[in-house]
Amino acid sequence: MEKYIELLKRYWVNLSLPKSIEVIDIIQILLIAVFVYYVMLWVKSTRAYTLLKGLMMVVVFLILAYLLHMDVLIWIFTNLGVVAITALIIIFQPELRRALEQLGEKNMINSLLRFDNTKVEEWKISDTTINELIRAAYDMGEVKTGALIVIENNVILREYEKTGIPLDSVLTSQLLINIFEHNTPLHDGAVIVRHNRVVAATCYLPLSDNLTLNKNLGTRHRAGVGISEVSDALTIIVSEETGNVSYTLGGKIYTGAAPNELREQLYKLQKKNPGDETGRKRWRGRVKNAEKIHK
Ligand SMILES: Nc1ncnc2c1ncn2[C@@H]1O[C@H](COP(=O)(O)OP(=O)(O)OP(=O)(O)O)[C@@H](O)[C@H]1O
Repeated sequence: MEKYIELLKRYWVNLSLPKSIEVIDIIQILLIAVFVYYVMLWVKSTRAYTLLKGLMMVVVFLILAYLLHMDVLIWIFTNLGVVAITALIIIFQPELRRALEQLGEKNMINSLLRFDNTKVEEWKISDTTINELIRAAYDMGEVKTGALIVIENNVILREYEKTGIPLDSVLTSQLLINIFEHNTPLHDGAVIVRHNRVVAATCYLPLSDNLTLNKNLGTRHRAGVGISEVSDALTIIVSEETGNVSYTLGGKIYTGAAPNELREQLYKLQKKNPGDETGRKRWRGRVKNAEKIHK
């Protein structure tokens, strides 16, 4: 133990402020801070977030291995480093390309100087959108119209959106019902919802290869599970065969969901806290209100 304390002390002594700080140093610090901020935003809005949590575990394990002098393990990890970095670049190639494209598109000054929280509010889906989604899903269920509706959360689904036809329309139940109407040009595939808008229809989603899924579930349900395995989106599925409404989240499928159960999940997407007293009262009020609308 004393050895580690001695090591820390030596490290601490070596840490000292530079004798003089030039303007260029401050500029460099600011640039690094902006860079780290954007990398963190990127990580949060892509699949990299889940991977980062796994990487943290590996780093903790490596520190332990270093402290306990597990030399063979350290040697293996050091030699695998270059391969691992190459693998990461290949896995995240679409996200990295998109990040660089965004860098070119972005008005950096505007986004840096945005001090109000309007963006955060815009980001959430509204109560009206939730009511419209519930109404559309259960109305389509009644007449057995198949539907697949992906509601984006933190992970941006741009690469899946690109596989479909762009719409960018305000979400209403009538629009969704119209999109999924049989034998219409937009009815095939999935709809992607961002904020309160339907951004694209006929999108192609990755199919899940989870072998434990019920064999009676076809590709619509598998696509719903698939997108929930690679993102934090909530996906509503209406079965054309049974009229049942299901949803997928975090790689799991919840079949035959009741309207209130689905509504509860959608409220969670809004990131409002229903745990506190006022929140709970408001939530109950909203459920009653929504039940009236659905009737
Ligand atoms: N990868 C995919 N991405 C998006 N939509 C898909 C995908 N695969 C299938 N679909 C949609 O699912 C429809 C086929 O559904 P299928 O009958 O195979 O599934 P299911 O899970 O049995 O659903 P249902 O109970 O509605 O019949 C396709 O017409 C298409 O609209």
